[in-house]
Amino acid sequence: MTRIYNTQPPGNVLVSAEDVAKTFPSADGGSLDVLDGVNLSIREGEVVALLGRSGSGKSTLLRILAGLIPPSSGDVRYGGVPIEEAAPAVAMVFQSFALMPWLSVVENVELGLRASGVPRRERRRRALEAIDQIGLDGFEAAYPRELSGGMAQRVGFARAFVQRPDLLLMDEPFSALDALTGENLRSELMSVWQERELAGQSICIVTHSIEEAVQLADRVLILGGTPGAIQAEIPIHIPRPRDKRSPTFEAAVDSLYALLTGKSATGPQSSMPSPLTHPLPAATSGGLAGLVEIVVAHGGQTDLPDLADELSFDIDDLLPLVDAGSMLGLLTIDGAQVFITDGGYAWHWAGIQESKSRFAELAVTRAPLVRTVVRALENSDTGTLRADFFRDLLRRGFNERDAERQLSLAIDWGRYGELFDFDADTDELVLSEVSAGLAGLLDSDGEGPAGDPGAL
Ligand SMILES: Nc1ncnc2c1ncn2[C@@H]1O[C@H](COP(=O)(O)OP(=O)(O)OP(=O)(O)O)[C@@H](O)[C@H]1O
Repeated sequence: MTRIYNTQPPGNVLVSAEDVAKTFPSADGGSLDVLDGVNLSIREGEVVALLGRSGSGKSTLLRILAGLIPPSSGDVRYGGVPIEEAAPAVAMVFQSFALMPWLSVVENVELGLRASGVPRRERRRRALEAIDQIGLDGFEAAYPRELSGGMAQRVGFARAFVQRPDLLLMDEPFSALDALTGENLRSELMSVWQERELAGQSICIVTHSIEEAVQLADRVLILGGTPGAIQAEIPIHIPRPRDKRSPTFEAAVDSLYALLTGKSATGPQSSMPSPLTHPLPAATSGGLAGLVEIVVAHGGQTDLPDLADELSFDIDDLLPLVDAGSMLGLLTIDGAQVFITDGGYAWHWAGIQESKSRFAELAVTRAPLVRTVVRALENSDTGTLRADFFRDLLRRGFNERDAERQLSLAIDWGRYGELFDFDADTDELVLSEVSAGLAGLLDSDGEGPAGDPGAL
């Protein structure tokens, strides 16, 4: 694990995870290792952000910390007591609000208290207090369908606050809201939390937004790798309220960007890359062309956080595009800076047909799944194969949804490079004429991460 600064926050350890692993059954009947070797602790009164890319296991880890699901192995303790023996005082806030549609606002807020046997009058008093605290007064009798997303999430917060938890666990609570509403609610949450800080309450928030992590957290833990583990721990020593335009805020954002891009799952690295170890980043050929265009327009070099800001993207939008560019050798990354390579310029300036054939060549040599598909089609008598053939292979390393996503990305890349097509009527992948001309590349070792075609 990378520890950028080594400062232990004050306060007693409230919850700790030691060597935690989690494995789920995978779609093909095998197993999917989602977390392995996770070690962390959350202290009284601190705000910890769990930052990572989509699928890195953030929500799974949060659910383990909440005691909602058990780890496959490892030890989770709450106040030093194993979680299965402890009664953790935790409350959760979900991205989807998770309100009961048939209950009014106040009834939704009271729900958790009812389950823990708090008497009726006390329940109502505490619920009204929490509703007031989060700016919902006047809406006590409203039903969820009458509320905007921002108001619905306020109910989510009130329902959590009312339980007076020691630990508030939040799973991307702002990501279903529009940017302005999210921003507003985020700062209100922090002012409410600061008022309650003396009570020693802790927050653990899952996010894929770097800015959100820097805005909220005392410590940011980066979850990454396959299976996921904590790869870095970065304390954020910026006084609150935090100003996004301050140099210290920007420096923290920059260093997190550098860490996340530096830990890209793609790019020229380990030996024996295969479609399972080097998945296609979630970027379409069109999106990638757009990114290259923008970086060229910035003089061939740009700062990723600035670019994300400029485009109103967050990390989940931007990084897969950067990863795809880096996998294909069109871009390189140094810290938080992204640069166009010579190959990137050549692709950008080429005419349509030439840019397609350059893309085809790069995809076959550097993108393991594209290479595997072309190679398999080349080896089929008819140049066609059922898509299920690839789905079955992909399910060995991905769950159902991610396997399908990988296949559609490969189809998008293959179609753009005119390597192969997909016939939805027959559910078959069909080799194009062009890829026959790339047969030589398949026989060589290639230059990029797809050096070894590595069957799935
Ligand atoms: N109950 C489950 N059964 C099988 N697989 C699961 C289960 N829960 C999660 N997974 C898989 O575990 C992996 C990690 O999922 P998780 O939701 O924890 O990631 P995440 O980092 O929170 O992603 P996102 O940001 O997209 O929500 C994914 O591949 C997911 O499909």
